[in-house]
Amino acid sequence: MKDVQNERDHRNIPIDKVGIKNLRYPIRVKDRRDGTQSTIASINMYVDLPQEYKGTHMSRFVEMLHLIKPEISLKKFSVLLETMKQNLDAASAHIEISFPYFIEKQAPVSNAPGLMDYNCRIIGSSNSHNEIDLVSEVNVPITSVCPCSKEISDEGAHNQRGVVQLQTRFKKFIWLEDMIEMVEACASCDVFSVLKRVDEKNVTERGFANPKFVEDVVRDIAERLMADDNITWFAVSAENFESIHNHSAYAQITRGTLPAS
Ligand SMILES: Nc1nc2c(ncn2[C@@H]2O[C@H](COP(=O)(O)OP(=O)(O)OP(=O)(O)O)[C@@H](O)[C@H]2O)c(=O)[nH]1
Repeated sequence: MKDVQNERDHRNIPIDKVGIKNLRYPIRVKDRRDGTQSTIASINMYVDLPQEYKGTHMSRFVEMLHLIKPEISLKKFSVLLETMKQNLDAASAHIEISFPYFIEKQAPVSNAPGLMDYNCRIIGSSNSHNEIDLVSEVNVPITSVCPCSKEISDEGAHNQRGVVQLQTRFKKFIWLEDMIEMVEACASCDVFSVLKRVDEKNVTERGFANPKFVEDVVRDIAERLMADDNITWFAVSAENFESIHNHSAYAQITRGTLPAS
């Protein structure tokens, strides 16, 4: 059978990233409480392609994924990246695995349990020097109460749901749960899936007692991360879906050392 992918390309243009995108796949992720949890990921896998080749071998990406029967641990990630480079004759490899991660969270007063879902992502790359770069990302919904509105209004203050995206590079493994809890501690109040009336009173008053701009949220998170020796790099953003505007308020801070490319 003719192998078109292996034919020579004459345009002399290497490709930076080629591969598969948005492959839905069941995975198991390390879970701080239960050991592992099953979820469904959307996976992107890319390699570079030298200028002389017409195409990459798309089927091999899925074959490799199937072989490691993915339990998404940092160790497996490194193995997969190296395997991608070997099997596809590539100098660099890149994987992004996005998935909803579920954490059981109890309501603050009634202790009613519920499952919160957090969109998470692990991004991994291996460059031509076989250096592995891993980034862990959590997207955490929060409540924010506006400090300005509280100060100037005779009654109430506008408040809204926002989302904090935190990406970290680190020296030793960090739990997604630890990143999520740290972000939640820096919000006006955190968000729950189950709230009874006693809880609703609690989160309303807690948020009102703890007003924050998006700037306050990203600064409070940055302060904690900058004091943490384990974190070598981070990017944190906060987006508030303003209840008094039809647009968002947004702030972002990036700090730390990027790995050499
Ligand atoms: N490179 C490339 N492949 C594509 C594209 N569209 C579809 N294909 C894939 O072509 C694949 C088959 O090619 P290969 O992966 O090289 O399959 P193969 O040659 O039988 O397998 P190997 O012997 O392992 O190389 C299928 O998985 C299709 O998904 C495209 O735009 N570019």
